[in-house]
Amino acid sequence: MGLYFSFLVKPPSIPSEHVDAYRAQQFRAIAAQLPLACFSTYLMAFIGFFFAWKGSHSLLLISFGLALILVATSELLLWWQYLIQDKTKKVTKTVVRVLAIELGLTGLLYAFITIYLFSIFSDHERIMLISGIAGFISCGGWIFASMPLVGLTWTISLCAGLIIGLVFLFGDTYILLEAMIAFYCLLLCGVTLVSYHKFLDNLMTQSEIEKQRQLVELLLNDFEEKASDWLWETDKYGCLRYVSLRLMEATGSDTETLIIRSYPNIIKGLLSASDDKDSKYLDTFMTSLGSKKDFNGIIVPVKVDDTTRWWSFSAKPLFDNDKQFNGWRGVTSDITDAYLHEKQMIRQANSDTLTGIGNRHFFNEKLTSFFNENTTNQPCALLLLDLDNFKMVNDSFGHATGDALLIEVTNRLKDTIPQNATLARLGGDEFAIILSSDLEQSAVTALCDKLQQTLTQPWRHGENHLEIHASIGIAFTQDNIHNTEKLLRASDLALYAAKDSGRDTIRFFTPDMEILANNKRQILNDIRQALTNNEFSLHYQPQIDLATNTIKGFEALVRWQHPKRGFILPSEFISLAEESGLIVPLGNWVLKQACLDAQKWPSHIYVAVNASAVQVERSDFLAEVKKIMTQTQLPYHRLEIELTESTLMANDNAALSLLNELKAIGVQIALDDFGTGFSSLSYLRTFPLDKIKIDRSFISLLESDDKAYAIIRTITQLAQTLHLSTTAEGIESETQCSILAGLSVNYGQGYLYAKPMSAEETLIFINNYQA
Ligand SMILES: Nc1nc2c(ncn2[C@@H]2O[C@H](COP(=O)(O)O[C@H]3[C@@H](O)[C@H](n4cnc5c(=O)[nH]c(N)nc54)O[C@@H]3COP(=O)(O)O)[C@@H](O)[C@H]2O)c(=O)[nH]1
Repeated sequence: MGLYFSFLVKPPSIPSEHVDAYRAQQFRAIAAQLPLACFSTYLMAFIGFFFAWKGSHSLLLISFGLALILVATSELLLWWQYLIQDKTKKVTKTVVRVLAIELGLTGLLYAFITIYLFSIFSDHERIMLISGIAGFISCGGWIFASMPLVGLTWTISLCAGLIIGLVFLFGDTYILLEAMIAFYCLLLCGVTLVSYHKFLDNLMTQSEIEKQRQLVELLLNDFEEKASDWLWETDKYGCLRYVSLRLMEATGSDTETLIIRSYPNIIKGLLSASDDKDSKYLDTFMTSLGSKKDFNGIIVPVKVDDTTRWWSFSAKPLFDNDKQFNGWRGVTSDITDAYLHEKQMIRQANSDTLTGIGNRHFFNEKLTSFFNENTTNQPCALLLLDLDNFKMVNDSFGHATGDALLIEVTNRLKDTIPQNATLARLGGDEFAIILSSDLEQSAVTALCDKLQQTLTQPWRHGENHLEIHASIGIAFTQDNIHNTEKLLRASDLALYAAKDSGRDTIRFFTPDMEILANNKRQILNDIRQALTNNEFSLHYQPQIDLATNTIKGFEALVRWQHPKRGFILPSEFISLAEESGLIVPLGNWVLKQACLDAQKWPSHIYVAVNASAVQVERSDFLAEVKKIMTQTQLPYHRLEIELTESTLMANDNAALSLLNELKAIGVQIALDDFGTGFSSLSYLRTFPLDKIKIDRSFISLLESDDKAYAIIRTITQLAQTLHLSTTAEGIESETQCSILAGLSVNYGQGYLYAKPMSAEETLIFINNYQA
């Protein structure tokens, strides 16, 4: 009760900066209702005039009537001044007091007239009068509640006037009525105060809302000024509810132009009319608007001042109290810079910097999306194209020429492939072409032939004239291939087969390639096992001095006793070991074992060991040789290293310094298979060789082919001029032996003397041969 009382008496404290504003609002809340109150006051005055006209107390009633008209008119004047003439006119405390006095006077005059009428009315009329005046009091208390001074003055003056008048005229006759009026007065005063507090609360809430609104507006203005974004709100028809400054700037239009059109139509008008792709973006935007659901980051390209800008739209639908769709509120951002930057990044991530065509990432994405979107099982073919001897171009002519060659190849491929084909560079000298039309095997073969013909057209770069050759592997999705990895693997296998069968070749994928590849994988695993399980052994083939018919040395040839497959020749596994790098540990093992075995031979017999290009390239071959020679204690001059031209070609400078160092420590160097590769005479001049091994293919033709004879004679003469010795490989007959001896070939190797034999057999062979 105490609390309630203090609530009534103690109004909420008004912040000092709002006192004037609140007073003005309180005053205007009352002033707005003054015309109504004045109307009843005029009515009351005329009732007074009516009774004056009837006869009794005429002067008094006319005076009171005139007084009522006076105060009501002055109240109307206040209403006129503050609500009609100047709504912003300052409401001072004095004005409030004047209003309170006027209403207090009105209340007293009402009380007087009421008392007077009460005295002359019949009982029936008195009841009506009391009811009417009760209505007056409560209406006033309610109407004037926003200003307690005014409201309370009204209520108290009227009630007090009534009570005093009744007591004065009728003594204690109407004591109960007077008590009721007093009680009623207190009640109304309470109601007035509660209403006043509520009114104040409302004002404060409104002020707070206004403050928040201004703050939000300030922030939004700041946001729009600084950012490239703008807020928008439409009605349910899409028409903008307001036009922001940023929107005007962004569209280059004024408010009048923008406000009459719907927002989607404004955007539509900014699309470049001819561009179908652009309208797809708009369709997505329109569909999102149609869905009446939140959407986020829908991008639409627009044209402003002849430049394309990229706008991103995010919005939420608005619903009224009846949950009916009422429009959209959203934000549009000009994301052009970020969008173009992202596009550029994507382009960079997808394109090959050297040639400008798609890279491996682009190719993978393209193929993956083909399979993901290929619901109709549309076929496609994948062509993998690899340049033959590209490494040689790089090594011999330098990387700049290699790069220029790749650009030339790209241009030639672009000019040859069908328009709807996709070209990508997968890395190095490997290109991929995805075909989605003309997928008959004959048509694809024709295209591959055309590609090879185009590439083989002579190409001149600076001083150099080069011919480009390529191997192509092809796989079709029709080969029961339904994903990127499988298609790529199939074409890779076909490419491998093409390379394997002599280069400049085309191969279509066949399932047996997969079987071969699996075998290959199996062999590779087995080689690893074989190294740890000691399944390798060495066989030796003698090299005979043709002039003296004595053993000069033995070539070490590796053999593999496979636990399941039996005896395996090196031709079946050496290239695999090279491809996988396993040739390094295998070659080191061969070298060490050969030196250990050679230690058991007479000291004038050397051992020749084959070293593959990969072994030389991927290991510190010189260090390995030195280490093994130290471990086995075999003198350096009893070791001969056989290298092929491809080893020299692949390593060039590195090979030259290696050979110089081997030579420096006393190791002999032989060039193997001479005549089969490039047979570049410059190698004979550049590299510090000791021996040339004339390839078996020439020896086997020696008796039947004059050209083979001429070649051997030329090689021998050349070797003699360069102070190199010669070994003929693959001598199988006495005739070959005597012809070669006649041509002054120094040494001979072949089945005529012995097939490769085990280490034990070699010892017996040495003993028997000498014997
Ligand atoms: N990097 C290494 N390569 C090696 C090693 N061991 C062998 N090889 C190379 O493997 C290729 C095949 O060798 P292989 O099957 O041992 O054949 C050799 C001889 O058996 C064969 N030969 C010798 N004389 C005759 C003959 O009169 N007729 C005939 N049909 N074949 C004959 O020639 C091969 C030796 O050739 P080459 O090395 O060129 O002297 C072969 O290329 C080996 O080099 C190894 O440990 N590491």
